[in-house]
Amino acid sequence: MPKPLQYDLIVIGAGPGGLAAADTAALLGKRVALVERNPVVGGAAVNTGTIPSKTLRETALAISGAKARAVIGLDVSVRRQAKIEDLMRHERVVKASEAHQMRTLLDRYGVMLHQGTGSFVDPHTVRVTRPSPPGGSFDIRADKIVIAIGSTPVRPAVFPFEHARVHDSDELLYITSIPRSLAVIGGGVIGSEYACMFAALGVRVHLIDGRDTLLPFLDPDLSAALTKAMERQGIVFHWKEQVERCHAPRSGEVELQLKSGNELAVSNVLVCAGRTSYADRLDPAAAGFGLTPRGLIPVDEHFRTTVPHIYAVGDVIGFPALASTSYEQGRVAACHAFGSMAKEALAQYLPAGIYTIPEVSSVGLTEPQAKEKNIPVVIGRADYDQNPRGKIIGDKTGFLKLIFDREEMKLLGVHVIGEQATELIHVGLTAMMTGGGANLFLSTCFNYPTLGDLYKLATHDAILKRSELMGKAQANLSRW
Ligand SMILES: Cc1cc2nc3c(=O)[nH]c(=O)nc-3n(C[C@H](O)[C@H](O)[C@H](O)COP(=O)(O)OP(=O)(O)OC[C@H]3O[C@@H](n4cnc5c(N)ncnc54)[C@H](O)[C@@H]3O)c2cc1C
Ligand SMILES: NC(=O)c1ccc[n+]([C@@H]2O[C@H](COP(=O)([O-])OP(=O)(O)OC[C@H]3O[C@@H](n4cnc5c(N)ncnc54)[C@H](O)[C@@H]3O)[C@@H](O)[C@H]2O)c1
Repeated sequence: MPKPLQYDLIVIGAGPGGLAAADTAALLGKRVALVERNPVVGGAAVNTGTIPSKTLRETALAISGAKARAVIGLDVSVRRQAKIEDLMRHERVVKASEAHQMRTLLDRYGVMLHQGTGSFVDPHTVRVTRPSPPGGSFDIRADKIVIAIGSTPVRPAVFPFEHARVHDSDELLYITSIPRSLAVIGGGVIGSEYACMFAALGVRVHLIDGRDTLLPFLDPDLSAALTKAMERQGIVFHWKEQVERCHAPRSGEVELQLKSGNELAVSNVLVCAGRTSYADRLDPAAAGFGLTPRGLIPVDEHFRTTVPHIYAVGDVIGFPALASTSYEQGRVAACHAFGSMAKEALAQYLPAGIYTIPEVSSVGLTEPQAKEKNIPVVIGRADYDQNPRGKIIGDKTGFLKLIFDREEMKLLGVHVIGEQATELIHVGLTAMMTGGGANLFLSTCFNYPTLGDLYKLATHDAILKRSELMGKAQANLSRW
């Protein structure tokens, strides 16, 4: 084998975590190699997960005519005539454009992309096995290494994934017709998002989950409102259920036998039962670090593994396993590896954005979490239909819920359900990042009419509730 090429940094995996680490190190003037087994960069975020699912959601909303129905009360949906190509066209365009843009940036930053599967030879050497043809392998070496190999869908043994109408979330992107009916297994984030998207297309959707609550990490008001909204869309929930048998004949309906004894017959099955990482395939023992029992890579607050020059970021280290946080982790790891203070830590508050219909977003403490911590709080709530912009867009169910600490009126949590929730959250997130609260919202002039103005309305609500809770005089005297 020829002498290995030497770099300052090798990154394995070109998803959000790996791209951010590579770009950041290159901006710091380092020689960077990025190893990616796929012919395109972007990882699950661009090619199979985040961007495809969000693009499909937007297309489904357009096809369903949901916005027009809310505003003019007329059904202008084209869903009955919609074909699979109509659903997929925009998704193909958006993801190709994103992958191209990321690839162009790598070239601009001078990152050397090696296509192939990376694995450790020793703590400083990575073997790149090229896809065949032409096949073969070569070694590269670096002072520092970042692992960002991501995750893939869990495939419970009960489901025959070789069947053309039994899918995981990767295969879903290659369906050849819009399902007549769909059983979604797993009501986590992926399952809930896809259940909403297909329901919007007019597909009869069953959502089956082993738990008894939708997205139990959300503030209960949001989880309950989302459950109701999904039921209104026609989604049928099957809680505390599991699929015991899945019979998928070549033609005809797929039959599911549930733990309760209930049976379901549907045209398609989508399994969204979590994700897993294959870090063992990197040969971690050759690098000198171990894995958790779940196959994840343990890291410290700088995203360093137990081998100090090797870092790991993104899904391969587990929670929160988001594109948003993976990007940030990649930046922090690269800065730490090369002693840059540009980004020393992950932000204190990490938002969650869930692209169900309606959208949900959340940051900071939920009401039960504040109670658990014995923090006296006051809640401010403003409904979209109390706000002129909310009325204009016809969102009758959305709301913003703010959680303030009762004494100082500092903002502790923000929870939104409704159109643009994942954008609206950023006002509250920024307030929390700067330690702001009620005063900030009272003194800010928001555009009119906007959903942003809901922050002021919810703050007024909190102030009124606080007066009721504390007694008017005391509330006016205390400072916030
Ligand atoms: C359907 C779906 C929807 C999602 N929606 C959202 C969302 O709305 N918002 C959000 O923030 N997150 C979302 N996520 C999560 C997000 O996609 C992931 O958290 C994110 O992509 C993880 O980034 P990563 O860099 O860790 O890994 P990945 O994006 O998985 O990238 C890993 C890369 O490493 C490559 N690779 C693996 N092994 C090797 C190897 N040995 N050698 C070389 N290359 C290798 C892979 O080919 C891949 O390109 C969603 C995920 C899914 C599946
Ligand atoms: N908008 C977003 O931020 C977003 C969107 C999609 C995915 N993601 C990320 O992708 C990852 C994976 O998402 P996911 O939804 O696949 O996993 P998840 O772990 O969030 O949810 C899996 C769900 O499936 C259920 N389940 C598991 N096995 C089951 C079975 N055999 N029968 C019935 N129910 C079963 C679980 O109870 C759980 O509710 C998450 O880490 C998430 O953060 C994020």
